[in-house]
Amino acid sequence: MTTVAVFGARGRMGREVVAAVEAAPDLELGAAIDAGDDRGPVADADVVVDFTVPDQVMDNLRWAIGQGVHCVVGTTGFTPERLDTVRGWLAEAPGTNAIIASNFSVGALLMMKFAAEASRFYESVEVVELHHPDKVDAPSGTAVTTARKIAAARAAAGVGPSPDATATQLDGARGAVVDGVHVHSVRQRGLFAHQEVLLGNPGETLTIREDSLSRTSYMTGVLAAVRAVGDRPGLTEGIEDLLGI
Ligand SMILES: NC(=O)C1=CN([C@@H]2O[C@H](COP(=O)(O)OP(=O)(O)OC[C@H]3O[C@@H](n4cnc5c(N)ncnc54)[C@H](OP(=O)(O)O)[C@@H]3O)[C@@H](O)[C@H]2O)C=CC1
Ligand SMILES: O=C(O)C1=N[C@H](C(=O)O)C[C@H](O)C1
Repeated sequence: MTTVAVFGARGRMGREVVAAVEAAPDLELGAAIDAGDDRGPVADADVVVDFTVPDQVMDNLRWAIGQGVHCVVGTTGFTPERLDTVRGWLAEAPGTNAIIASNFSVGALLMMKFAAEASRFYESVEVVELHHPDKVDAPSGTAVTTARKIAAARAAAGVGPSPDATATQLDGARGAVVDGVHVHSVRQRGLFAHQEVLLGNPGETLTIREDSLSRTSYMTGVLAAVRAVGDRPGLTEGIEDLLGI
């Protein structure tokens, strides 16, 4: 039996994770911690899952790794610098591991893979992410990861930047730019989590779209990471390998 703790347990994702852990026959819930709670009980868990906020997750991770608790992290905001910091903490705690993924849904992982692959064949590519208006970060972690994967695929294939003659603009009109890829964020009541990757060549376009319709879409991936994290030394970025994607 693996004992699992949850940081962010009263949040939208945390509640879903608590329910998924309680329903899994091989997992038991050790602690359900939210803002302001004593995180001490987490030290007795085998794995802690963090779905909190970008400005709190690093402190939770530093503490949990120091306690020798494996970490599965879905919270967004991980820059390359933050990932390096986590690698450093893990190096000082041999035998303690972490998996960090900006998205745990099968559809989103496939969308990112297909988008990166397709982007080698198109002059133009831009990312549009659409989320519920209660989301505190923009662009989404998934959109940032997608843009980075697209940029890496295009660089490896020798594809140049997307053409863009914009000479004057209102601030923000062309979105954020992540590794040279434009990323646009929509926040709208009624939506949950959606993303389109728009690709274009002379005379043709391709749109790759993924829709997460409920937070249950992430639970297969989260539980797979919980079960695997103890056997994956150091830091694992993304869960594609775990799901065979
Ligand atoms: N990787 C993935 O597949 C997915 C990632 N996410 C990401 O997960 C994160 C959480 O999203 P969501 O659940 O919607 O957000 P919520 O705001 O609903 O939940 C976050 C929870 O964390 C609590 N919290 C804040 N600080 C701490 C702390 N130091 N320790 C413990 N708990 C804390 C908050 O409490 P309070 O409100 O009182 O501050 C809140 O209850 C976001 O970064 C989101 O982008 C979301 C979906 C899927
Ligand atoms: O905040 C959310 O809801 C989501 N956050 C993640 C992100 O920023 O990519 C994953 C998904 O898009 C839902």
